[in-house]
Amino acid sequence: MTVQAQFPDEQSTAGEFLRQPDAFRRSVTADGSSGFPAAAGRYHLYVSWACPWAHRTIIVRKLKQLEHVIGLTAVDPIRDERGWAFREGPGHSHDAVNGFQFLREAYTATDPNYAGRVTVPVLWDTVTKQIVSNSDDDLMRMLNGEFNRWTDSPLDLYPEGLRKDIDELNTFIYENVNDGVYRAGFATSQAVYERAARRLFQALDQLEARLASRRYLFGSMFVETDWRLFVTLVRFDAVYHGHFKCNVRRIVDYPNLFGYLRDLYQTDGIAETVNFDHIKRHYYITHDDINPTGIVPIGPEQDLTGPHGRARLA
Ligand SMILES: N[C@@H](CCC(=O)N[C@@H](CS)C(=O)NCC(=O)O)C(=O)O
Repeated sequence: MTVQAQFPDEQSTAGEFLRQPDAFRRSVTADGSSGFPAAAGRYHLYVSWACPWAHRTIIVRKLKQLEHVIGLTAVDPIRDERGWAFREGPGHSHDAVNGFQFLREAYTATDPNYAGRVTVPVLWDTVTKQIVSNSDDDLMRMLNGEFNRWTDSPLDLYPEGLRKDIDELNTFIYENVNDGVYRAGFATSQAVYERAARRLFQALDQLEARLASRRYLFGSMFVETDWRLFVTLVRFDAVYHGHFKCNVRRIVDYPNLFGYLRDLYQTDGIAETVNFDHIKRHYYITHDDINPTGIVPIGPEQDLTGPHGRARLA
């Protein structure tokens, strides 16, 4: 029996999901040496509130107080075979910058031969009229470090002394958790699914232990790694547990991870970046190979605003 994969071009013969590399990886720099100088009002983010990778860039833009410097437009969470689309609706809108109907138009404007999957997030340059980058990893760093002239925020999510350790933990979390839920959810064989799901929960168990004695992953202050983990944790019980069959445990069953999730969620400005309506409708309706009926579950009941008890950890 052949099982149809959600993204057939990114499926190994063994049934593993192998994510495509990012297509555009140019950089905005404070000194302009890259050809894309940092500036206020020049760059625009195209995002989906549903997407964890896009969510990371939304969070850095928020934490670094760059909302007046870098514009943002969100796509419709429901994606059909034409890809991400700009339409009016709750939490999403038409594209006031370029008048694109589909995000694909930004990709073909940048590379007329673009043949890969069209993904969010995208940073668009309104001067040269092309995509600078669609790599959320790179975009997090750019927003953190290159626009400091336009913000009063002293926050540094990638501090010099921790970079090596941050890179290392980012890789562990990406492979086992961020992409781990997708590897479980998009697997098309029992063995591949089981391997991915087991790895995921082993990693969550390790992170649970790490967070027993530290408020954040690296101690008393959060860094980019915390927000990279957050975007998966906040979606976990609502979509990955059911839709992606990551159901050994829920995040609410982990005392430290759940307190940590609440703590991050209650950080100034963050709750308004979490849109459960978009998150749930996107996954359950768009991945029609996994959920052919498109029915969106009504649960879970989840209170992220309750006490987190984490301030006692230095
Ligand atoms: N660029 C991201 C991946 C971004 C990504 O895969 N976004 C998804 C949404 S969560 C997407 O846009 N998918 C479009 C599609 O599958 O057609 C990375 O660094 O891994």
